[in-house]
Amino acid sequence: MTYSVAIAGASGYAGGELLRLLAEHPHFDVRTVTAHSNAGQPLVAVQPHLRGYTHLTLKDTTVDNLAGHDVVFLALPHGASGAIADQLPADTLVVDCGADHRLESEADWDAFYGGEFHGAWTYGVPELPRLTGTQRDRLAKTRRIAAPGCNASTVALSLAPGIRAGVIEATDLVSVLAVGPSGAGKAAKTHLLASEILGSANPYAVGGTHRHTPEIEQSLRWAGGAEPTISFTPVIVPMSRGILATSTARIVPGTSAAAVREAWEDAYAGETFVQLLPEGQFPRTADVLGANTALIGLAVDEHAGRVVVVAAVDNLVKGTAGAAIQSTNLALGLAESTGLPVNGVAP
Ligand SMILES: NC(=O)C1=CN([C@@H]2O[C@H](COP(=O)(O)OP(=O)(O)OC[C@H]3O[C@@H](n4cnc5c(N)ncnc54)[C@H](OP(=O)(O)O)[C@@H]3O)[C@@H](O)[C@H]2O)C=CC1
Ligand SMILES: CC(=O)N[C@@H](CCC(=O)OP(=O)(O)O)C(=O)O
Repeated sequence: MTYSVAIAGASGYAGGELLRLLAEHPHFDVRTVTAHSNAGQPLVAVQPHLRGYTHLTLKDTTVDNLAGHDVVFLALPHGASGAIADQLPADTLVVDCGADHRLESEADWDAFYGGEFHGAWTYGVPELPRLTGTQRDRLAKTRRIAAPGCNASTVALSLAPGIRAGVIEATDLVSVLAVGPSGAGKAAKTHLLASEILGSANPYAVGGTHRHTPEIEQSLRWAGGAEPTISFTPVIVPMSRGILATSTARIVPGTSAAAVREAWEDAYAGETFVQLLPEGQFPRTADVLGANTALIGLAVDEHAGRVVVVAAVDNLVKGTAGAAIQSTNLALGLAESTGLPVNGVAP
């Protein structure tokens, strides 16, 4: 079976990564690619690394151009996909890589994004531990998928197992991330000029203002945290891709170190794309570049009474395009790992 695919925002980083991964997928045929300022250009003029797509030209991002495909991926700036998605047929599988359909709470949307609220779709992180049912089962029944924010899914995967198992306190969570600038997209931003970020580590959205805060807390509520509260600080570092998230949480008093580790082991046993490393080992971003893999290392800091979880993810693969395709596979009843790389690119 071959599914026809349209990608909106194909000239951007997320759209480009969708195209790179879909080229290796046996069941998808990318027929339409759209853009905004680059509409009218040959795709390879804008994405010169994607030589397999010399036959495609970027069209305008309109409902007419996107309708008529089995699957539509929207890789557009926040606020641009909601209105388009509203007009696509109900039986089309639509996957939004932006934030427009991630949050269940309109108050959170208003506080962190603003503009029209379009309501939440099924969140595209299959491995996310939930108190009731599984995220995987929810994805298998949907025609509307909200791919995650890359920082948000990395942190949620880091902490949800401990909350699900009741071994950490959900009200005292801290996460600091080293992130690559490709997370911010291709559009020029002065604070992301090479002259600003090369040779420097730059914190941003400090003090609870980052828009992924409610997205993380939403995922942790699904895992059973009654009032999850996270202090979350990203730091841009000079690597084009990658996220290294260090998250810590207070261990519920009386819980053994073995029971803490067991929570993560149980959550991710048998998972292909989320792997807990053996005790004493911690991931590097270099280990997951190009892979749809989240690697997690865990230590119990007995002195501080906290668990320390270190997670590495490629923001454009497991953080966006890979998660989107993995979720799409589930929604179409395909094997979940079809077309997705578990191995990274090194050095
Ligand atoms: N980069 C990442 O690591 C991640 C990105 N995402 C999300 O994916 C989405 C795309 O991000 P990313 O690829 O990084 O961004 P880019 O800036 O790299 O790409 C944006 C794309 O949207 C198009 N576009 C810009 N403005 C408009 C508009 N007004 N209407 C329609 N299309 C428009 C651009 O077209 P043109 O080039 O022709 O102007 C381009 O194709 C965002 O919502 C982002 O938050 C999610 C997780 C991680
Ligand atoms: C470096 C940088 O700016 N990174 C982005 C991550 C983008 C992402 O994960 O996703 P969404 O924009 O789709 O939410 C940020 O922190 O906002």
